[in-house]
Amino acid sequence: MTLEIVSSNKSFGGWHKRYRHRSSTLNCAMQFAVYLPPQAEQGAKLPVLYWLSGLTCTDENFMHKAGAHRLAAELGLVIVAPDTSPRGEGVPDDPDGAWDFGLGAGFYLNATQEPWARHYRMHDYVVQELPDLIEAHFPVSERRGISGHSMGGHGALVCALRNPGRYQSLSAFAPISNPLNCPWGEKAFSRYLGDDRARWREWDACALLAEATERLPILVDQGDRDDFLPTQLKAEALQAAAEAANHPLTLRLQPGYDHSYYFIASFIDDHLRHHAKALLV
Ligand SMILES: N[C@@H](CCC(=O)N[C@@H](CSC=O)C(=O)NCC(=O)O)C(=O)O
Repeated sequence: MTLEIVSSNKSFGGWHKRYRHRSSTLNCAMQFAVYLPPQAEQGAKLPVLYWLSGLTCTDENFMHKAGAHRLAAELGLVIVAPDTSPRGEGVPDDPDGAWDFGLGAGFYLNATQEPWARHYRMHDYVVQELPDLIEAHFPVSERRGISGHSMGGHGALVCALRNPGRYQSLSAFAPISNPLNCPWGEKAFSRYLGDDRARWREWDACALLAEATERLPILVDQGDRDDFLPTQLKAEALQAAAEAANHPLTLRLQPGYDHSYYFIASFIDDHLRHHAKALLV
């Protein structure tokens, strides 16, 4: 597993680096970003927070806009941000070029339908291949947290709920809470997974909560002026599913905030501290 460095910038005493590598899971070249806090140069094995971005994003959005480096440097947290889909020559895209499906919209699941199944396996990439790579090449421990925004917020919930024991902390910003029952989810799941809605439940956070065997506390922030809230995000479905399953969820409705990275930047410190509390023990 070789890594090719793409760029390197010093930030808050640590380093923001981007790498390219060949993914055997996704059958294409991928890029990811890593923030290495100053403690990474002092011989310590540090915990890792995996950040999953939303529709239309790459590895760059979070690193550029979330303002996470300052506190990650203070806490000694490594942050890894993968791309949001497979990319490159031969990777199929939405036939109409829509932004909510295909490139930039992998939904962090393993597609079963053609022509998507060969490349669109973002779940296995995020949960297994990428951590294997990170743990082989960087001074990190096996303590992992996961978070994300919108499509990526849902991705974080699903990765943790499907893989008990794999993560020690979990949070999300404005997740697409119940893709079984919203237009973005219905479009993506019908194409990636086929028409049998019973199979969709394996990739829906609300459905997975009902069967969860682990009680990892979840922190969720959601802006109440988020235009996507009533139709796509449906935070109330997540709240209801958590209550029904008696799962520990702190859902904070933040007055006046929208869906943008201004919202994420406003509350990222709370999320980093939530993860650090569980990871730095
Ligand atoms: N079509 C618009 C909107 C796309 C958008 O809002 N993307 C969000 C994630 S939405 C759910 O997954 C996002 O994070 N955008 C990137 C950013 O840096 O804000 C568009 O193309 O902009």
